[in-house]
Amino acid sequence: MRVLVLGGDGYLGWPTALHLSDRGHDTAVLDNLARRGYDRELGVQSLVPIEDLDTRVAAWEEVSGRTIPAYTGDLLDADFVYRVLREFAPDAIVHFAEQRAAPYSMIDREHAVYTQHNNVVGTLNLMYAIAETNPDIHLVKLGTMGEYGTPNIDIEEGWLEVEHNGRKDRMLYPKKPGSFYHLSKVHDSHNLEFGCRIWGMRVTDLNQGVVYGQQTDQTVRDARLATRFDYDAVFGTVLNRFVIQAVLGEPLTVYGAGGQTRGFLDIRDTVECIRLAVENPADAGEFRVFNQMTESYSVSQLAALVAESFAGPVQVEHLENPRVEQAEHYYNVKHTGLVGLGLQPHLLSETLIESMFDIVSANKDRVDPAALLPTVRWQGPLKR
Ligand SMILES: O=c1ccn([C@@H]2O[C@H](COP(=O)(O)OP(=O)(O)O[C@H]3O[C@H](CS(=O)(=O)O)[C@@H](O)[C@H](O)[C@H]3O)[C@@H](O)[C@H]2O)c(=O)[nH]1
Repeated sequence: MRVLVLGGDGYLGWPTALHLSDRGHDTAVLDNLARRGYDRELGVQSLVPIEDLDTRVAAWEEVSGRTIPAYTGDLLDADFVYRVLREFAPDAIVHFAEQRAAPYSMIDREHAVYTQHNNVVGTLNLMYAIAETNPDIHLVKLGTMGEYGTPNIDIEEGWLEVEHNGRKDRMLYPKKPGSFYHLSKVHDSHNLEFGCRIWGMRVTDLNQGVVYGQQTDQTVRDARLATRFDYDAVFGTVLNRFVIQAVLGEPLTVYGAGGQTRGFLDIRDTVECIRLAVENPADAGEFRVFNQMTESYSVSQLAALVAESFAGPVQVEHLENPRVEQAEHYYNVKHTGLVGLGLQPHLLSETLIESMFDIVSANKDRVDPAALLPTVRWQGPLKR
């Protein structure tokens, strides 16, 4: 298949492009390089050095003999999006090209507006470009488990059978997201479901949990193929941060009592889930939703797991939670769709955590310890 990966220079977009290319798909990437710009804005850098996109693509060609054309541009530039779709003529589009950090979206008004404008309008331009160039293109869109929040009922895969006053309907599962970023994905889901229902688009919305890990079967083939590994309190995700804190001898920063529970998955499962979704397209008119996670853990359980796996002493510190989220809650998620397509999850084992310790040790001099502490507060702008 011909697959275009939007956001193909990012933490997950780049390894996904490599995985698809390695599996024989004609893969191209499109990226506006915004993720590298956030590093400059925040004064931080990936723990593992990463090459620029041209070098990455050239390295992959050297290692695999396969080419990955790269388009540099922005989904907010509709003409550019139409042009790339006409030129590359994809069968499927994988869409990672959004601002993906909850804390970044909560810095202030400007960052909240940027996040929602960038994500929602970019996706809307893409929907029109697909509808007007080739409505048969299957869009595989990265959503988030955070769209659901933490409701006190079981979380289904996107849809809920509702019975109300004696009548029944199948409705989009109700959403209770926890940041302006997560809200942007909710808005996208609504726009995309509309596109399926009204225009007959074919869409898979992947509600992904928190990803951990940094290496895939393809990225390890050459140092120039490495993907980024974020440790800072804005873009770093919780398990990656805990591993890095353990190696540095810094306390693990559990926010609040640590009872908040999330769905998690290994980066190797991310790339495989995308492949499975691409190779098994949604039907025309179908808004198909998969919950892309393999296990649930509370933040305290994760901290304990990292402390157990690390050879040296590990201190766990409970910081006042900078976010507004439920400290204790019910969490029971259905996630059978991708397993039904053949996913064989890599569950969180000590082996993987140990390999992450080695990656961190090799690069620990690149860490700015000040960037480990959270500075963005959810209640920041409220007058009290
Ligand atoms: O040092 C830390 C960092 C985080 N947390 C806690 O860990 C949980 C997860 O935080 P996170 O920063 O790892 O993940 P999150 O902000 O939810 O966002 C990440 O995970 C989302 C999936 S989910 O969490 O919404 O399912 C994706 O959509 C986002 O793109 C990705 O950045 C939160 O309850 C947070 O309070 C800590 O206790 N200590």
